Amino acid sequence: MHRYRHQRRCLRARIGGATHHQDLTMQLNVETLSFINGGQALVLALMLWYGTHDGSPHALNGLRLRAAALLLEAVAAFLLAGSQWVPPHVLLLVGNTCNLAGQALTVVALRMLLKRPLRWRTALLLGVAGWLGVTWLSTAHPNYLLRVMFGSIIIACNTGLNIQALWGGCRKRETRAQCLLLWTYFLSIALLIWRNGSLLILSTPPQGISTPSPVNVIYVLMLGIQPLLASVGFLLLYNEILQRELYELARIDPLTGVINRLGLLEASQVLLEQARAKQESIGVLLIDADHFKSINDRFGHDDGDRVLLELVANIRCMLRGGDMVGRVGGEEFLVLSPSVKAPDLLALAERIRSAIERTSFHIAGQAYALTVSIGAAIAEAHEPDMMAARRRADVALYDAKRAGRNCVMIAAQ
Ligand SMILES: Nc1nc2c(ncn2[C@@H]2O[C@H](COP(=O)(O)OP(=O)(O)OP(=O)(O)O)[C@@H](O)[C@H]2O)c(=O)[nH]1
Repeated sequence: MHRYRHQRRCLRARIGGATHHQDLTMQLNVETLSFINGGQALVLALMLWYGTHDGSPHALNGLRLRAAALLLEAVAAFLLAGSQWVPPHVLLLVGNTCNLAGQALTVVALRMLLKRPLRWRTALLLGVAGWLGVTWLSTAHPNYLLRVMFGSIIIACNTGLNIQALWGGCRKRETRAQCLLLWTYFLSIALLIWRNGSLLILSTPPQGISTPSPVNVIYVLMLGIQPLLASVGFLLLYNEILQRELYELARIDPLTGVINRLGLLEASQVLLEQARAKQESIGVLLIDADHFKSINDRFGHDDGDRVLLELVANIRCMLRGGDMVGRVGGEEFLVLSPSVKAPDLLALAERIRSAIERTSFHIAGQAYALTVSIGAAIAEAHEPDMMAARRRADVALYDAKRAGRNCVMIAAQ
């Protein structure tokens, strides 16, 4: 019992002591940690490459580039792990080439995912400058401390490029993934400052990354955590991009690029809430192309599609800033115009009708005149939704068609 208490006292003393901290880090060696880091980077690269196959090209290519960067980082880490067997100049030159190329690829990959300017020339320039500087400081003018400082400046510049790309999105609180990545890169900068500061302060700093020293061990340990965090950030970002694309796909009409029924339904709810707050009404226009079937029959469906595109462009030109247009059917479009009363709505409808009447639609090299019929209605702020106003506009449109087409009819309230 007495021996047991004595052992516990000794253990507590060792844990509390500064020497224990050193012992612990010395037990972990740089080679073993690098081997683990290399394996982890390899697994992450395979996961990013094979685990993702949907989405737009910019999202997929961005992830593939990041996977390639991880592969390069894995090569560098495995070289360091085998430093006993690898000649020092191979370790330095090949290892640094892989690390610098990996960083440059990551800069481009992140910007590709975020749809920001790629800055690939800057990344390439930093990579070349970094490689030349590190090579010079290890062969012509060997100086480990200067080499670490120079390498850190290059890493900080690449990290700065990543932070700059992420900053806007994170400030607007657009995405959690961007915030996670931003914090990962801040951590990376903090690690660089700590490493350089420690090397400057130490009376006998290590003379190489493989030298057994607590600074090296902690640095390599933290170096392994960063790709993990960054890869989780990249995957979350990819997921957010996919979700956004699916959201838009469900609400945007693929032919004309305007919102579809679902988009209109959601937009109309928002507009109605705003209208209630201001006690204003919303104008509803139902626009239908006249005799559109004859265009398809004469020129074919593809030319008919082109006419629909031109028709939408013409309607859009006539709208004010807050107005919205969506496609509700084949050649039928709905315009929502907030804060208008019946006379203004009629004037808007008439402007759209006459603009389309005056437009020459170009089909198969020929100019073709197209007209539209428009049904107008006013949705009052007290109405529970836009459905009743939409029905009134539908009846008015039917009246316009019956009145001979190419005219505007407004529904009675
Ligand atoms: N090219 C093309 N045509 C479409 C599309 N959607 C619907 N249409 C066509 O639009 C035409 C609508 O025909 P109808 O409903 O008879 O209407 P209309 O010929 O315009 O006659 P009125 O509305 O009575 O003036 C049909 O020929 C549909 O095939 C589309 O996305 N592209």
